[in-house]
Amino acid sequence: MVELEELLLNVNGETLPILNEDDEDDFVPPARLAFHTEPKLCDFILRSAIISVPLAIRSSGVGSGSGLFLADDDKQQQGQHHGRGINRGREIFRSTPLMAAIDYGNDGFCHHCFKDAKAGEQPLLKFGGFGGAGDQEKMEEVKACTGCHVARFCSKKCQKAAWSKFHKDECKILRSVPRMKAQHLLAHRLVFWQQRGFITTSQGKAIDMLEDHFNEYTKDEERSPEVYGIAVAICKATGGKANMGLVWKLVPALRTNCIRMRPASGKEAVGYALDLLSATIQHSCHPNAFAFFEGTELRVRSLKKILPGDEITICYIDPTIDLLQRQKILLKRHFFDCNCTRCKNEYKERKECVKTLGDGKISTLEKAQEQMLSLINAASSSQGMMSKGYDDLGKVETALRTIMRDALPVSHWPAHIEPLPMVRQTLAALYTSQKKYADGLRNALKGKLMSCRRDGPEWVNEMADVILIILETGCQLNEPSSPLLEDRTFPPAEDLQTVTYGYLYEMCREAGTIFGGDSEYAKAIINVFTPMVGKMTGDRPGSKEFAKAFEEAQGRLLQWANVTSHYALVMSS
Ligand SMILES: C[S@@+](CC[C@H](N)C(=O)[O-])C[C@H]1O[C@@H](n2cnc3c(N)ncnc32)[C@H](O)[C@@H]1O
Repeated sequence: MVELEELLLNVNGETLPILNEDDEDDFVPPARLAFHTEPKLCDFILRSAIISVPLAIRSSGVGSGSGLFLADDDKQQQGQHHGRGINRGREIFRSTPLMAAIDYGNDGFCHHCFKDAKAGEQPLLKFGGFGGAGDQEKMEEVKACTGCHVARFCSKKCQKAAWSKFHKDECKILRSVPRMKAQHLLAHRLVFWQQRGFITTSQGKAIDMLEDHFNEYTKDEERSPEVYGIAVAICKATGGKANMGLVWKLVPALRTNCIRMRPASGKEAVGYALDLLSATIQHSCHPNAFAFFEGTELRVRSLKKILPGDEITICYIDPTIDLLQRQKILLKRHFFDCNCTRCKNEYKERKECVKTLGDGKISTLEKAQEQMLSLINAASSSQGMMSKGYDDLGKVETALRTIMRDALPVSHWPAHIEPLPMVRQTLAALYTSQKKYADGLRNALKGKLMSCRRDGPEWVNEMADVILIILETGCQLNEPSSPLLEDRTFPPAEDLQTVTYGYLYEMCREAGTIFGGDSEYAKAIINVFTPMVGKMTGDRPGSKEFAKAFEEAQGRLLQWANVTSHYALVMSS
């Protein structure tokens, strides 16, 4: 057998196999049948998960192929509680995906149990220093495999289990291609599992029927060599035993169907998983469901009321990204123009915005958004700080204002249009890390409260960051030399404390609803909140008296931060 390393060449900084042009013309994939045309297979897929509500796989109403629906046609279900649909914050299903892999660079994660050794460094868990967080299970440091130096494990037990399940097949390819994308590694795993007989006939059939966008990928000049190269590398790794055509189709199929592994505590994906049931769910930018991972388990929960017969949708990408960037990403990764109500409404709003405030061109707005993103990326990177002097955050804010004014000269950039809220939240973290607490807090409040989000998983994550900044700033008021004490307009420590309790209370409620009271994340937040409230002497959150005190304290804080009361958080009754 020719050694894999001998066949590798460098493409775009990644080591990839040499492309053999003859092979390219040979393979024509068979026409694809949609899942919903195969009722037995749909039953099998539905049984692969622990389903909490009746579901059905049918012809999708939002895009091509199949989609997942809340069932409405089963007589046995009539009269049961789901007969009238399901409310917001309800579990739809949970499952252990067929396979999952962590992406390169997420060094804290164990590649077997997916626990995050760096979780203790996350802002939320730092709350312990202020109020007594719950007991977070201490994890050993994750250690890299001495063979590939890529896969990491939290214990010998995890390393052994991973070795026998998948890593003995993957160690070698990871040595050659250490930054191999998680979806590509999963394609490699699947081929080896198929050869070892680990994949059942029904699983194999479902995988064969996945949407793969094979034709779109092979026509794409940029991605076609990458996809083909990965397929060649996988075939070579099997010693030529795998069928090249099937592997070639599998690579884009996994890119299309693997779900982002998003832990409850963050919006960034740490890896990808192949889960047969979630692979039937269609995308919407204003979805009625969302997915997150708790260890190795995938959980899908409702974000709004879903009626019997409604199609279930999730957002395939980070939903906080603005319209124009979202559309670009979806077209590139999934080959469709999103036509959801959010996209339609936002398009109208952006059009109106450039017409009344700018030169009428959407492309001007898009260019400014790209410039703002590069600016904040540069400000967050040590390279940008060194070469552009962006450690002076005042310089970054001036550059930001110039970009916004050039794009929309007639008036201010609307505060809710991304990436401005995200940029402000990032500036808040950067200012706070430089101990410029007042600038940090102002940006945190503006970025958080002036964004469009009023609830949901991202709202909870962002609220955790804001509370942390308020707490850090509040601590400074105990320092006699703090410049905050010289600012006569700065609200008193009691106001900061009241606002913190109010925000924490709302975050607890939303985290419990959205992630579920049994999720580790919601439990961690509640474990922070409970002892803090236990120490309170005055009115407690949840009472009318507290709500009034909160409204007044938040009012003073927002006035100081120059945020109009329209954006204030209203406590739920
Ligand atoms: C994970 S699959 C979803 C299930 C797929 N429809 C099927 O029949 O197997 C993802 C693919 O579904 C299609 N899709 C998902 N959401 C869509 C939408 N909102 N509009 C158009 N096509 C969509 C795209 O082809 C996308 O790449």
